[in-house]
Amino acid sequence: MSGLFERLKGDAAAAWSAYVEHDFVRGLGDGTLPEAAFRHYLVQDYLFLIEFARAYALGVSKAPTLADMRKSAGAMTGILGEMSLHIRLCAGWGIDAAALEAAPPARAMLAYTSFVLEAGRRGDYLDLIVALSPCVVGYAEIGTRLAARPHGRDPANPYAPWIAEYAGEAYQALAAEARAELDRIGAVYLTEARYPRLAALFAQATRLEADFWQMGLDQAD
Ligand SMILES: Cc1ncc(CO)c(N)n1
Repeated sequence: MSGLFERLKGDAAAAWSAYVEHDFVRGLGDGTLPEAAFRHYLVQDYLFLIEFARAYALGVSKAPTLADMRKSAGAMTGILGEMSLHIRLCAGWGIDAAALEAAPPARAMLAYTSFVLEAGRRGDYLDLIVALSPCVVGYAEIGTRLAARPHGRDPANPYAPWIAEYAGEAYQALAAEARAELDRIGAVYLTEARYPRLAALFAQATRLEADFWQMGLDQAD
C-alpha cells in the first residue's frame, strides 16, 4: 500500500506538475534562467529557509513522541545547513549573510511561510508536516529530474551547483526521511474524516511553491 505522501501528491497532481515543471525549474535545468531572476529567488529563499527552520522548531514542540521530536530537530538542522549554499552563492555576487537577512521580504515568500506556520499553529503535528512536505520532497524530486537532464550536471550550466545540492545524497536523505515520517505519522493519525483538510493543506502549499518560482521569474517584491 502506498503511503500518505503518494496519496496527497496524486490528489494534487495538476498543482504538483505546475510546481515541479515550472518555467523557472526548466530554466535552471538548461541554464537559460536569467541570473537576475535566480538572484532574486535565492535571496528570498534565504528568508524562506529562516522561517522554515522555525516551522520545524514548531514541529519539535508539536511532535507526539521523542523520536518525532528528534526527526523535526534533524530537519531543522538540515535546513540551517542548506542555507550555506545560499551564503556561498550570494557571496560570489558581493551579498553577505547580513545583507541577505536584511533583504525586504517578497509577498510570495511571506504568503508561503505564514501559511505553513499558521497551519502548524492551528493544527497538530500531522497538519504541520503535511504543509511542510511539498517543500523538501518537491525539491528532491526537482533535483533528481534536473540532474538527469543533458545540461543538469554540465559545468557550463551556472545552476549546476544548485542542482547538485538538491540532487545530492544529503538532501535526498533528508527528503526520504521527511516522506517516511509523513507516511508513518499518517498511518497512526490519519482518519478518512480528516483527509480532505490535509489534502487542501498539501495542495495549497504546493500552489504556494509554484508562486514562489513565479515570484523569482517576475522578480516580484
Ligand atoms: C521555496 C522553497 N521550497 C523548498 C525548498 C527546499 O528546502 C526551498 N529551499 N525553498
